[in-house]
Amino acid sequence: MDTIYALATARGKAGVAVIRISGPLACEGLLPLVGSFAAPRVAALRRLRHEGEVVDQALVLRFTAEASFTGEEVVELHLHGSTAIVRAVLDILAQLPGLRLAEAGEFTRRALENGRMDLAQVEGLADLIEAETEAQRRQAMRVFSGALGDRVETWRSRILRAAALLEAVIDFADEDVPVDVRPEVRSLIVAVLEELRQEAAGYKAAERIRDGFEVAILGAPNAGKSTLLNRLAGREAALTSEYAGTTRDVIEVRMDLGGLPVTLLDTAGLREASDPVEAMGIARAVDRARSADLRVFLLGGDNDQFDLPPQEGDIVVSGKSDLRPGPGFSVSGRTGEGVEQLVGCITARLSELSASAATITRARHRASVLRSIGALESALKMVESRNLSEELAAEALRTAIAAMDDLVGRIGVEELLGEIFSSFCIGK
Ligand SMILES: Nc1nc2c(ncn2[C@@H]2O[C@H](COP(=O)(O)OP(=O)(O)OP(=O)(O)O)[C@@H](O)[C@H]2O)c(=O)[nH]1
Ligand SMILES: [K+]
Ligand SMILES: [Mg+2]
Repeated sequence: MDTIYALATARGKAGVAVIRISGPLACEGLLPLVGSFAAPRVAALRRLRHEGEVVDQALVLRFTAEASFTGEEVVELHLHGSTAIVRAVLDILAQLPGLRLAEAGEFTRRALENGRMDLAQVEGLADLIEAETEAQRRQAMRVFSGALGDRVETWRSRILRAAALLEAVIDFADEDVPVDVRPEVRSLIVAVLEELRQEAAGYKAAERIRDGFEVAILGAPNAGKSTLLNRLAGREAALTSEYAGTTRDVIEVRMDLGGLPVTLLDTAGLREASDPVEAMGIARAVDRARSADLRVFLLGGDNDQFDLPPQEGDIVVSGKSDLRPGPGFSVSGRTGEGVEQLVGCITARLSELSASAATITRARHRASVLRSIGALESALKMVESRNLSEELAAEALRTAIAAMDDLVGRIGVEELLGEIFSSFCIGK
């Protein structure tokens, strides 16, 4: 096993830069540079020397294989964060025998291979590094902490118990089995099925927290949609003018609304357009509005009659409140009046949608859950049928267990690893 090293912190000038070294030669290989190590997990100030010269004065930490991120011997060099020092130390490490630069995600890969975390946790860690908003951080932290692995473990053990009950019947086929196992097998399957169905149902919300919610601003031409978008975004993202039909393409602005990741969509004003290009823009607006998670209808444009009715949960608000107080809730993109309230409405609505979020966060997780549900449903049918074949029912349960195992990467994960780790940066 190679000993690998990489810069763990971001590139560029910083107060401190951390280089991490992991593998069998992490300590021994670094002795010429470091001089000596303190006890494990005790930070020690050391002059890093190379060819008689002091390269930097660094804080040096070592971890034993039993208590490190990778499950291997690990050394961390906390350097002064200058580009020149980092480059010099990386160059020296490259010359040390048995050391090489890590590939993207290689530290985490070793952590996985050494059983320091399961596959779902690795995915949680990837999301944690990518997290931009509070909701994303919380969700990723939950998966990274092993919440999904824990749930899988309880589902797995209940299915396993059901399978074991059926197998006991098979093993004692010639004898009189004193109790009917069906009621217990049935209730175990039903309970797991219910939780898995909840997970499948909450996947969409969890996915939205990961990738962002789409909120479309809609209304007649000149309602002030683009002006409102610019106000929400805090910059001139869209062109505005007094000419009806200014916006044509859908304009997307990604932002953090109350901790939730949101992509705001500004759209073409809805009307019967004679201009073919404007009509194309309107068709796009309608398409995107339909698939958005939430629609904000801005009233008070040239003609508020358009055939895209608000759905339940959508927000309807009057615009240009500085000119005329609208009926009910109103905002002004120009002065900012009511905008804070509108943001409050949007985040309240999205929070409602987020509340049902599942523990699973990826299409891969969902596929495993659906496979497991399918297998459990057929097992349940067999258990409820008059002439139960214990063998076939137990077989279906084993399929359900295999799907659970896939979820946390117990088996058959090789092909997945490349894909997941490629999203990591070098040094993770
Ligand atoms: N007084 C006032 N004028 C506004 C407000 N919002 C927009 N306007 C003006 O109304 C006109 C249309 O604004 P836009 O933001 O371009 O409206 P839009 O709904 O995006 O229009 P289209 O893209 O053509 O559908 C511009 O002249 C804006 O300056 C507002 O809150 N108050
Ligand atoms: K306009
Ligand atoms: Mg516009």
